[in-house]
Amino acid sequence: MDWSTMIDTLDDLDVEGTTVGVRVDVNSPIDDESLADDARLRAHVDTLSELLERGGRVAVLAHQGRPGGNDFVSLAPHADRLSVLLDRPVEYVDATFTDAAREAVRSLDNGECVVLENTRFYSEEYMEFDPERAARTHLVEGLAPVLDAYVNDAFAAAHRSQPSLVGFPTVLPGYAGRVMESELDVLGSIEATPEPRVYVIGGAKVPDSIDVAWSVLEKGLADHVLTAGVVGNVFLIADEVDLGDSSSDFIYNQGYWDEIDRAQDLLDAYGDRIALPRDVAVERDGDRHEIAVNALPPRDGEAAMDIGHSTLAYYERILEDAGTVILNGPAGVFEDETFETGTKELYGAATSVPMSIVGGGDTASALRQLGVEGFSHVSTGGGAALRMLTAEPLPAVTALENGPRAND
Ligand SMILES: Nc1ncnc2c1ncn2[C@@H]1O[C@H](COP(=O)(O)OP(=O)(O)OP(=O)(O)O)[C@@H](O)[C@H]1O
Ligand SMILES: O=C(O)[C@H](O)COP(=O)(O)O
Repeated sequence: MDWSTMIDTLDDLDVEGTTVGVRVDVNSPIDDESLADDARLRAHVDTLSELLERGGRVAVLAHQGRPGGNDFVSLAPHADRLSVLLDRPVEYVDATFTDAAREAVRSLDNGECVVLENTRFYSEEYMEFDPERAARTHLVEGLAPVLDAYVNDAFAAAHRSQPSLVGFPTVLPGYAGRVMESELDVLGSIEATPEPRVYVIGGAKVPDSIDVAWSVLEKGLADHVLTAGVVGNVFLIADEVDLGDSSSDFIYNQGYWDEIDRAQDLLDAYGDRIALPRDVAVERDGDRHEIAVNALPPRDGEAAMDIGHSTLAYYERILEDAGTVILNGPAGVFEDETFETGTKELYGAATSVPMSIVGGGDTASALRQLGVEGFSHVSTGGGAALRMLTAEPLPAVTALENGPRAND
């Protein structure tokens, strides 16, 4: 898809004196009501600084957490942090679409910024609507009248069809922010990336990973799918390898037992393009111990916590010939130094592929911790990136495409 002809960007926006609602994704880990990590805020600094330096009046819209969660908190700490990152005062207003919110937005001067309250404090924002209906929600009807334009920079939330993402661009001229633009540039043209194309699916979100594998194999996007992490363990069990009780119980307790059947179906349909671990690492006598798959099961109480070196050599050989590699989810329990090897080495090898794309915010922060750098693109999105990597449309992007444009 050449999205650039269908969506306007900040280059098309006459910013000076314009009041812009900017949807960002600053959904962050929270520790005792404070921000535990500001990576997602830093990602939006370019977009926000540009708008402010060009004389825009900026109202920031964002969600934080989900109702009921410990991270479902106000955006006050986000506003404080943005003020430091943008090096200018950023006012926080504890309202999103009431008179108080409208008044705060109306009184902005050129180059001034306000952060409105967590959009999900308002119940309709946690529902999925089609864009026309989303445009008739209280949030959009209440706030849109004081905005001249809408910028969506929240790529990481673009797979949600929620009012702040699809409602505003239905009634206001919509623009992609700089984060959205760079994500669409890379992930929106996945079909145009060099082949052979290798997908590495690791981590613990087994149903999502199997969905991705189905989709990319069915569409012919993937020449190889390399499995690792809990996903690799599920595929090994589907291939009738006895991983022992500890790993099986873990998969069962996560509610992923049915995924074994899906993995089996996938192996039946596309087995020639799916690579399975050849060895796994367990903890034995306090150390890392690697066991070849044909020597399994492990001893009682031992669980497969990482891929081993024989698997790494096998996967690295496939990566040597790859044109593009797309990775999501760690290869093992990287949080434990004993089991970080698989993730560190596999992701490290992937940086030598001409086009290397990492999907998933948590994976990205794990890699930063492990000191693995040098990818062509590290996406800010988890679920949104996965959806795009299967060449599926994102509702918030479609809403920008279909909504009014300033020159219509
Ligand atoms: N063999 C394994 N056994 C148990 N847990 C594992 C294993 N391999 C990986 N994990 C765990 O998987 C978790 C990460 O998986 P997940 O799918 O959530 O990846 P993620 O990087 O958070 O994805 P995203 O960035 O898309 O949110 C880590 O906490 C890691 O310890
Ligand atoms: O963290 C994310 O993936 C995005 O902010 C979307 O959050 P959600 O999964 O709660 O909609």
